[in-house]
Amino acid sequence: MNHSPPPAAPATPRCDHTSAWLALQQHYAAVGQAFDLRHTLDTDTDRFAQMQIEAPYVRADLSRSLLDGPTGLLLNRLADETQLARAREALFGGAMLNTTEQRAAWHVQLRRPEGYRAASDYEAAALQAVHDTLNAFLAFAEQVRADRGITDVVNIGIGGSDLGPAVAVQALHAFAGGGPRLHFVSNIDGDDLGSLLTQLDPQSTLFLVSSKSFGTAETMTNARAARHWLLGGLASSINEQTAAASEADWLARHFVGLTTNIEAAHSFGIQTIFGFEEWVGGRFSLWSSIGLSIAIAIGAQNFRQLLAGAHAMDEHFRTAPWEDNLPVQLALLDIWYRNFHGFDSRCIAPYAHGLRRLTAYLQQLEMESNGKSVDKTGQPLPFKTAPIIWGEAGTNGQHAYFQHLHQGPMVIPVEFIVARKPGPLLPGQHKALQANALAQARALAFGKNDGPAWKQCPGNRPSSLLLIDALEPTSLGALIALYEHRIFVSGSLWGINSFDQWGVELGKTIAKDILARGESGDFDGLDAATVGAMQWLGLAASKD
Ligand SMILES: O=P(O)(O)OC[C@H]1O[C@H](O)[C@H](O)[C@@H](O)[C@@H]1O
Repeated sequence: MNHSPPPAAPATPRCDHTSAWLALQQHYAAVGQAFDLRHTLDTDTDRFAQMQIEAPYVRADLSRSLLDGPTGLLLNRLADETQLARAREALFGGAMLNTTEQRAAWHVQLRRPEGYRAASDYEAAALQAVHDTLNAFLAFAEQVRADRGITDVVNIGIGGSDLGPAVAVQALHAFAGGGPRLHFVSNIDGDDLGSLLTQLDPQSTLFLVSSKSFGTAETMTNARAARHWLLGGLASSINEQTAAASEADWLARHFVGLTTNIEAAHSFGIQTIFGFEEWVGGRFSLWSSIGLSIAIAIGAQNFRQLLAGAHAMDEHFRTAPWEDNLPVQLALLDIWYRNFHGFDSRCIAPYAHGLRRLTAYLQQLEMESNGKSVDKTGQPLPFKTAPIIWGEAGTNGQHAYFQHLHQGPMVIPVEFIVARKPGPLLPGQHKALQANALAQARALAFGKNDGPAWKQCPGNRPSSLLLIDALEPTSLGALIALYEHRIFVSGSLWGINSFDQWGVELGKTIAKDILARGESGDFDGLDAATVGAMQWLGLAASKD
C-alpha cells in the first residue's frame, strides 16, 4: 500500500465569485428565462447537428435542452474563470481534494492501464499497487467462476459497497457466461439476508463482505448473521470430509473480505482479503476490489473492459476542450438548470431494463457528493447545489409519474438513456422501447395545445438523450465515469468538497444511541417524541 502524502489541492475560485456568473445572471434575466424550446426546435434546423457531443462509448443529444449558443459560451467562460482545468489536473494527479478527511479522490487511477505514463514517483507507486491488487482479485474471480462447488456468491455491503456492483452485475447479466449466481444484501432489515438464506446451501455459498471501513453497522450485522448461518449449517451437515475441518477453515473457504481495514477483516475470521487504498471513496469504489462481485459475475476480461470504458471517458474528460467535453457540458447544463432556472430535481430514465437500479446508484453518487450547503472552507453557500435525483427505468415510469412530468406544475429536466442495439433477450421488442423514449422527449418538448384544458400539455420541457451503442462493459464503464466527472465538475464550480459525507454520520450515531438507551432504559436528555415512538415500537419498555 502506498502511504505517501497526496499533493495539496489548488484553491480555485467559486462560481459566484466570477464575472461570468454575473453575466449569466443578466443573460438569464434578459433572454434565458424566456427561451422557447418548441419554437427553437421548429425553426432551427441545424440545432440537432450542433448539439451532439460525442464521447467514448456515449453520445449526448442536447438539442432538447434549454441551451442556446450565447448561454453555452458564458457557461464555458464560467469553467475558465473557476479554473476548472486546475481542479481537473488535481483530480488526475491524486491531489488531496477531500480536505476534511485529508485524502485524495483518485478513482481514475483504478482505471489506468498498466504502463500508463506516471507524472511522479507517487503516481507510479500508486499505479503499481493498483495493478498488483487488480491482478490478484481478478485471478481469484476466475478461480471462483471455475469452482463448480460454489453456486452462489453473496455480496454483503451497503452504499458504495453495494450499489455500483449491484448495478453492473444486473446490467451485464448477458456477459455472465455460466458463472455462479450473484446476490446483493445491504439492508439491516433481517428480511433482506433472511429471505435470501432460505434459498441457499451453506456448502456452496461464498460471502463477500464488502466494506471500506469494515465497521458499517448494516454490513457487520449481516456479515455476523451470515457467519452464524454458515457455521450452523455446515456443522449440522457434517460428513467425513468436513469432520476434520475447523470453523476457521470453513470461514476461510466461504468468506472473502474487501476492505481497507485488513485487521478488522482478519479478526472477523476472514483469511482471503483484497484491500484498496484510502483514496478510493466509497461511492467511487466499484473499480477497486469492491468490484469483485462484478468480476465473478462477468469474468476478468469483461471486468477489464469495464475499466477500459471508464478510462476512455477519463481521457476524454482530461483532454477534450470545454465545448466538446461531455462531462463538462452536462455539468454546465446542470448548473444552468439548478442555479438560474431554479429546477429542483432531475429525473433519470434509463430505457434499459438492465439499468433499472442505475438511478439508486446515481442518487448516492450525486446527492452524497454534492448535497452540501457550505463550501470547502466552511462558508455557507448563497446558491443551491445538488438537485434531487430520481427516476425509474422506462417504460415503467411512463405509467406512473410521467403524468406529473407532462402536466404537473414543476419543470423537471429528464435524462433518457437509450441503447442503439438490443440485448440478446427478445430483441424484437427493442424498437418499441426506443420509440417510447423518443416519444416522451418529443411530448415534453412540444406538448399539446389543443383540445380541452385537461388534455393540454404545456411543452417546452427539457430533456437530454444519452445514447450508447449497446449495454456492454465498455459502455457501462464509460457511462458511470461520465457521471462521476460531471459531478466533480459541478462540485468544483460550486466550491464544495464532493468527496466527504458528514451528513450521513449524525443519523448513525443517533441510531446507536437509541438502541443503547432502549436497552438501558435511560432516556435522560432524549426528546419526548423519540421516547414515545421508541415505546410504541417496542424499542424500549414503557417508563411506567
Ligand atoms: O464501505 P463502507 O465503509 O461499509 O461504507 C458504506 C457506505 O456507508 C457510509 O455511511 C457512506 O454514506 C457511504 O458513502 C458508504 O459507501
